[in-house]
Amino acid sequence: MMNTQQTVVNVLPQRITYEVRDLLSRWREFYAPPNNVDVEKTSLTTHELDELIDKVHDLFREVKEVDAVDLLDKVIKVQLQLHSFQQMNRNLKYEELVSLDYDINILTKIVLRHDDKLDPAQYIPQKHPILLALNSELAEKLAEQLVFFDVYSKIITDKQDFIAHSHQFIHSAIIIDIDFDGEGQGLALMKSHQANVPKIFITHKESVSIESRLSACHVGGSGFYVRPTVAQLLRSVEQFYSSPSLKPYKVLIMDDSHSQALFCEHALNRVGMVTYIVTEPLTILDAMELFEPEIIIMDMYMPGCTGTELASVIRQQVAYLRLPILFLSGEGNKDIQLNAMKLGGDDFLTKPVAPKHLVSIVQTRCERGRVLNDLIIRDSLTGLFNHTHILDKLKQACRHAKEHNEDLCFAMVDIDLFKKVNDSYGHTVGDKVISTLSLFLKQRLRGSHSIGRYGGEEFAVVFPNTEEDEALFVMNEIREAFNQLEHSSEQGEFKVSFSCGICRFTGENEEHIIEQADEALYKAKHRGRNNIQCFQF
Ligand SMILES: Nc1nc2c(ncn2[C@@H]2O[C@H](COP(=O)(O)OP(=O)(O)OP(=O)(O)O)[C@@H](O)[C@H]2O)c(=O)[nH]1
Repeated sequence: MMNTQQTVVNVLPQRITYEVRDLLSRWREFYAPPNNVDVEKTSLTTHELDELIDKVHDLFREVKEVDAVDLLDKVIKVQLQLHSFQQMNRNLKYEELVSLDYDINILTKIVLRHDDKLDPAQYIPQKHPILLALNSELAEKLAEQLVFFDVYSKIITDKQDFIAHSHQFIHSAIIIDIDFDGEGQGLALMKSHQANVPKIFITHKESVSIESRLSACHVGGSGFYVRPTVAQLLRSVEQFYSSPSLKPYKVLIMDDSHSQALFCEHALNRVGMVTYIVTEPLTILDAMELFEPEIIIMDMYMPGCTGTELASVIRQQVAYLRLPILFLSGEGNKDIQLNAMKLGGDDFLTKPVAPKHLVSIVQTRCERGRVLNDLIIRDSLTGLFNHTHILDKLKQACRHAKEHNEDLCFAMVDIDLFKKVNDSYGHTVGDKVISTLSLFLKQRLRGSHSIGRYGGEEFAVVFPNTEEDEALFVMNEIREAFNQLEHSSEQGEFKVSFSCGICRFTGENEEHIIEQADEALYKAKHRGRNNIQCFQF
């Protein structure tokens, strides 16, 4: 729980960095991440588990005191995992340890952004490999291209190799030929495969029977490709990494009664939701801006104003028109309840409410909210933010950078000679190049960066809290790797490059930074394309 009256802390206090550093170093003593998939299973002793729980609990207490919602989400996630391990009262499985390792690394990464004394390289979370049970030529080609997306894969040579790997080591997905290692053997192997991971089937034959397709569905196949190209399989991989985010729902609780607010908070925290309590109605707009809730639970009667009045004020802001507001009150009068709904509420729950009921309504509302929100803010071809939303993100980032005196960079990316791609290989292939670049950007940029499709073959990236050198370095790495990627078409394979213009924020409004990034992009095109220019002030 955080309170709006608390000071906003941009830079995490040093003690949090120490706590995280300490947690990480203890964790590393208990568990070393594998450099490759061929490692032995391991476990944690009860004593080690208890120690980690204590450390994370201390960290939780510290983080709760400051405005670091992002970090708090991650701490809670680690805490929930550790508690569930404790309750299991058995040796942990390898994949459980890897999963905990992943969450601890994510948590650490957030802190590292604020602390340049640690070397992030050694803590980059490992992605689990994709098992490739395909004929060797396709597997090698795919594995080679996956590297450019930062995705690790393991080529499986035969049935025994598959059994050994799939049983022993955690993997994020499987791409398998239905006839891998013998007619129908790929399908048969999947029948006995227990892990609940996405499975993509392919066949190298000209056509496939409906029976095979049905069998693939039966064993949990999430895709079926007939003689796929490498590019098609690359795109199928996207879904493994861009599955609906597991980010916890963010619930703002507006209640002048602290004990009532705590009751809600407890119920919601237990199922992994992140909460933010506001007890002073007049501070709610500040709290909303800071916390960016996905739903508000609102009391009806508070000192100074009623819940319905507050809901009306919230609804006056266009940005909050879609935000669900759930009234929770002892008010039993149906007319008053209906009036509250008319004035901006989405649901009305009467106290006392069962925690299960509250959780279920909040979950449903948030779930639907995310689906609707995605439709509104995302581009349908690429899944990136659309033009309007990336501009909103830039605007927000400029405001934030100004208020907190932080660095900010903005990059405009434009595919080179794209007209030629369309003219030579067709519009559909052109569209595929656009989606491949968007996947590339998503895979290689950090969660804190906002990526949007700015126009047809133009993209924009907002780099909060990033210096120009770093933005340039990251974009250059992406540019070089993207230029090595092979795209396929009926006429054969081809490569594409992009140019990019970067501008750092100097305190002016977002229109300036866009203009200047665009100018830098223009310069990059003039310097022969396939290069990046920073705006020279
Ligand atoms: N396939 C496809 N093409 C698009 C899309 N949006 C824009 N385009 C095409 O992208 C091409 C952009 O061409 P230009 O702006 O002339 O630039 P260019 O050929 O990329 O050359 P430079 O930018 O100078 O390197 C046009 O032919 C547009 O029709 C899209 O969504 N899909």
